Amino acid sequence: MLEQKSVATRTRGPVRIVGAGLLGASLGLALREKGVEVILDDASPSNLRLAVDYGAGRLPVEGDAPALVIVCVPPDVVADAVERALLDYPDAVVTDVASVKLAPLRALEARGTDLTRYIGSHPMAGRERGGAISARADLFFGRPWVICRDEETRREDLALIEAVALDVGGVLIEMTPEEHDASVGLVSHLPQLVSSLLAAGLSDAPDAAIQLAGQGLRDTTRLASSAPELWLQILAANSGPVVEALEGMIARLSAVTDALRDPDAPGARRAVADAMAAGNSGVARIPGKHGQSQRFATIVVMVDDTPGQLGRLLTELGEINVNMEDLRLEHSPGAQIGLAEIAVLPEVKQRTIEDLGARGWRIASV
Ligand SMILES: NC(=O)c1ccc[n+]([C@@H]2O[C@H](COP(=O)([O-])OP(=O)(O)OC[C@H]3O[C@@H](n4cnc5c(N)ncnc54)[C@H](O)[C@@H]3O)[C@@H](O)[C@H]2O)c1
Ligand SMILES: O=C(O)C(=O)C[C@]1(C(=O)O)C=C[C@@H](O)C=C1
Repeated sequence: MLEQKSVATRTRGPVRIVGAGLLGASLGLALREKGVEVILDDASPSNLRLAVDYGAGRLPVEGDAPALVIVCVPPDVVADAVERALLDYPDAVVTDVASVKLAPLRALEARGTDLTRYIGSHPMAGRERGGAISARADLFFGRPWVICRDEETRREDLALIEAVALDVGGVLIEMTPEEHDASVGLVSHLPQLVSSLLAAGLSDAPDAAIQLAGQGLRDTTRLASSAPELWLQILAANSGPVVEALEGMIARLSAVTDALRDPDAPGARRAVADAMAAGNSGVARIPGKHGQSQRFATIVVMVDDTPGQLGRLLTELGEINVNMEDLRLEHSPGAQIGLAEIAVLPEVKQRTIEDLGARGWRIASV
């Protein structure tokens, strides 16, 4: 296992998590690892039992007195769950992790709820699959965690939420709900839509085209597997910023489409090159290595498509005393070679490449 520097747990429990799906169960797992007492709740008894079975926390009991309630339910029902938690636990601080921040806040304000103990937040960490079955304790590691405090927020209440975010490996960022929603419209909600719409064009594409799919298509369509039900709620609750982001996208698409209608027209090639170059500058601004975990280094090893080769690679990693943190396999139908993308701690990367090379393994890329 990865050796972790022992940092004292900051979170003061018990922590009650409402909504034991992907986010709730991931938080539960991460906090349990830190020794925090976690109480889970969910509208679905079956989802709740599943998250308990995975070790994300325990069932609620009469007399529970959480210090913090974290609401991890779909956006449409966030205001209800926050209001319930504020009423049920008058001594607890309440936060939520919804992907939109202004709509739940406005809904709560419209009800006249006293929001002194409520502080909205949003970890920028997730997956395209929901439910406790997809939960991961390391989901939040190295990811931004936005906190929307206001002038009424008490320092000690804020500290409770910051402690959780830091204990699970998050990076704290303060924003107003408006700044948050405008930002995620551009960096999260637009990418989701673009990925979905790109993949939608594959539904009735010829099989001959689909079987040629390479890594480029896989990289750009991962998000297209996301749950429509959840995203419908997110997009509708942030429609203003999303429409603005879509309009920018439509303008860029139109400029390239027009240029490619007649690529030899004066200025046409330049229009396409400018659009691609703008993409280069945009992607260079994304913090961390694009699409990769900031925690691990990756090495891509070529594996012959014969029985036992992958097993041999894993055994030999053990023999050279390298702990593999993650593994992704890529295999094209008909090809004689598979690619094993292994994640290792950055400090052992160079030694791993050298030792594997000495044992005859071919490294495809690093
Ligand atoms: N999926 C992501 O990548 C991601 C990332 C960051 C934040 N979020 C936000 O986290 C929240 C949860 O998303 P998720 O991906 O974990 O969804 P999920 O579908 O995996 O889990 C949601 C859980 O909430 C439960 N639930 C629904 N209504 C409830 C209610 N009224 N009371 C109690 N439980 C209820 C469901 O039974 C389910 O178990 C959403 O607000 C979402 O915007 C999601
Ligand atoms: O990586 C993914 O699969 C996500 O969906 C994560 C992602 C994102 O856009 O980064 C999606 C929505 C959440 O509100 C936060 C995080």
